[in-house]
Amino acid sequence: MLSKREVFDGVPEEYLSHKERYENAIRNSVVAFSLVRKMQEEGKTSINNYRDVVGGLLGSSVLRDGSPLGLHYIMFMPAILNQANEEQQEKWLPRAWNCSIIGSYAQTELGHGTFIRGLETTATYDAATKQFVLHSPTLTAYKWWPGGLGQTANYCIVVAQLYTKGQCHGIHSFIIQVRDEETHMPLPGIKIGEIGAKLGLNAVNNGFLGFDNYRIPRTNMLMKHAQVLEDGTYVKSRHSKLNYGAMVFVRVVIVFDMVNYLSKAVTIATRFSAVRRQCQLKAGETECQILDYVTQQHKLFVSIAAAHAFRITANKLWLTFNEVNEQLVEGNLQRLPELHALACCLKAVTTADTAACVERCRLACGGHGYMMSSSLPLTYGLVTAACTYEGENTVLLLQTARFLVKTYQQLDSKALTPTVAYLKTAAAERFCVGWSNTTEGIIRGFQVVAMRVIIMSTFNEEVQEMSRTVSPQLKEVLHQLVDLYCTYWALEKLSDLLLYTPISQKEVESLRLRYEETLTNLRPNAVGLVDAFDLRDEMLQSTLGSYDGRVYERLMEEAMKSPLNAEPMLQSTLGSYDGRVYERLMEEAMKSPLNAEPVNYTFHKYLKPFMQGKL
Ligand SMILES: CCCCCCCC/C=C\CCCCCCCCC/C=C/C(=O)SCCNC(=O)CCNC(=O)[C@H](O)C(C)(C)COP(=O)(O)OP(=O)(O)OC[C@H]1O[C@@H](n2cnc3c(N)ncnc32)[C@H](O)[C@@H]1OP(=O)(O)O
Ligand SMILES: Cc1cc2nc3c(=O)[nH]c(=O)nc-3n(C[C@H](O)[C@H](O)[C@H](O)COP(=O)(O)OP(=O)(O)OC[C@H]3O[C@@H](n4cnc5c(N)ncnc54)[C@H](O)[C@@H]3O)c2cc1C
Repeated sequence: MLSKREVFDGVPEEYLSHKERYENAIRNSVVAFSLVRKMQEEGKTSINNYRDVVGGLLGSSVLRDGSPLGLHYIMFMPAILNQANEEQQEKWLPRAWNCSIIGSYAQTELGHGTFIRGLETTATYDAATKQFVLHSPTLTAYKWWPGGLGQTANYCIVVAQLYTKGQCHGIHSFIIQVRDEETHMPLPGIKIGEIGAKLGLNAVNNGFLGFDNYRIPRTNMLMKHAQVLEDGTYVKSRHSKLNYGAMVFVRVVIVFDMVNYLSKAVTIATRFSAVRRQCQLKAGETECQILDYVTQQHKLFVSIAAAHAFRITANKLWLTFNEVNEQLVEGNLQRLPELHALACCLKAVTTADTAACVERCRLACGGHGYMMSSSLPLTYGLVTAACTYEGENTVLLLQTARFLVKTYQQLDSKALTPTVAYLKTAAAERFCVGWSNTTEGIIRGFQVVAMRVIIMSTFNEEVQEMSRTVSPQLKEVLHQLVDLYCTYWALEKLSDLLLYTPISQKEVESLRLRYEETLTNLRPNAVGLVDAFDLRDEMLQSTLGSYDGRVYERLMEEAMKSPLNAEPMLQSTLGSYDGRVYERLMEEAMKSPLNAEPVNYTFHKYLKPFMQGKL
């Protein structure tokens, strides 16, 4: 078993080279995911605990900037479960579960990410040899972004345009071996490497992949929904979008991921705000905790409420996802459009709000929030990526809008599915005759707004659920969070409420007062509320947010770890004596050190022993 920190002991990740970061990521990942494999071997597996374990690992201090093995669990295996037939699952799943093969998911190309019907990679069926020929006709057809593909994965789910008997049948998924299982060398006809440094997630080893008339067996097309028979006959799927299932699954789990990151960031910022004293409320007094400023409460408390709202919403979405998938298995596709719209909406809303809230948490911590050692910049880099991957947010919200407009158009002719049933009630003119500054009144106002501008609101079910299951004391605090969240967004979206509801100026003024009262009411419980997230210091990895409050000592301890403080002079590529800065940057960009050799040495040192079950 590898020791906890065998490599680069004591040197924080920020000071490692690109290549050292990769080695660190592989070493930590094989140690961490050996745990996941052990759960599988001991039969302690279910999709739920895998979701929590893998999600917890990916957001933990061990894999703090992602993992080259993340896509194996998050998309490669779910794609096999969702799109492979039974025979294919029997062949591939056992090897994927015990990690004797490591997979990725390659859909996006250099030229296309959103418009997946425009993907250029082709898979052309050759009936004479019963094979598909994979080809990248242009540079823009190269797969670009798949996590782990740079130097780590040896298999991959590839999404390509399927051609048989001269006809194109649109995009389908294929399982493809890209590297030799013994030597890890790229197979003939495969061009593969990593795409280089990014804003964040620099441990994920995102790669590129090009095919040069690369042949695979017919049975490597994932055939749960559509098939190609040996003679090349195409058998189409019951529903053209069943092939999109892997994306729906990931959008659902991303909502859980946002809960983890938002809870972390607001814990760090709130605890720091209780420690940090700055300025006096009255001359001569001792400096006050910055948490006592209403402006600081305005910045932070809505994030505490949002973390709870997103957690409840994520659990509700997960239940819906499982309900709909059980119906799909029975051939009932009725709620598939609703699930797709819901997953699109909640992935977009929770990622956008979390990115905004994490940045606000950083800004609320002054200069110390800008330190990498605070963990806030790293967290921002992780969550802002989620606004783009798994469907760019704008595009996903447009999908939701499309579903809601269609629902509205069929309001009187079609039974409404659960998450949009409120539209029927909100449609009745009498629905919002008055305005009340209560939680229910605000939600009703948003439902009317949603009705009028067809925007979904999803909060009311969780409030009822909550009042059945908590103690009176906790219920009071949670209701304060609900009140805060509602009054915050009512004030943020005041223009809509003024346009579409009869709210009066007087009621707006009392709403503002109610908001500030709620901030004051929550202040005594603010630190307790973030402590309740129960995030250990090892998870937070933050000089600002540690439980013991020793902020300044930790900041200094971390600063002294910088190699710059270890020696008086430092050679830097940017400050090289010859001044060839731009030429050097271009040379580096064109040949990332990880691409310098076909097989990175970490394969033989860590990955191969892990995949052979020897770790
Ligand atoms: C087994 C082990 C389990 C382990 C579990 C581990 C869990 C870990 C837990 C937590 C950790 C979480 C960590 C998260 C990290 C995630 C990392 C992800 C890395 C990133 C990967 C990627 O980015 S993969 C690539 C993603 N790409 C996209 O999302 C592309 C976006 N574009 C699209 O989806 C489509 O182009 C679009 C929907 C925009 C349009 O499609 P199109 O075919 O053009 O359709 P259109 O003509 O617009 O018609 C729309 C029509 O189709 C219906 N529809 C569309 N999509 C779907 C769908 N997905 N499902 C169902 N239906 C769909 C839509 O409703 C319309 O229907 P009608 O209106 O015509 O009825
Ligand atoms: C960190 C990270 C990891 C990733 N991992 C993977 C992976 O493992 N596998 C994989 O296959 N992909 C992966 N991706 C790729 C990701 O799925 C795409 O980046 C995403 O789908 C967006 O596509 P694009 O980048 O081509 O942007 P485009 O689709 O070109 O969109 C660019 C911009 O154009 C606008 N736009 C585009 N279409 C529309 C429209 N219809 N209406 C309005 N505006 C529009 C939007 O503003 C959008 O931001 C990853 C991306 C990131 C950032």
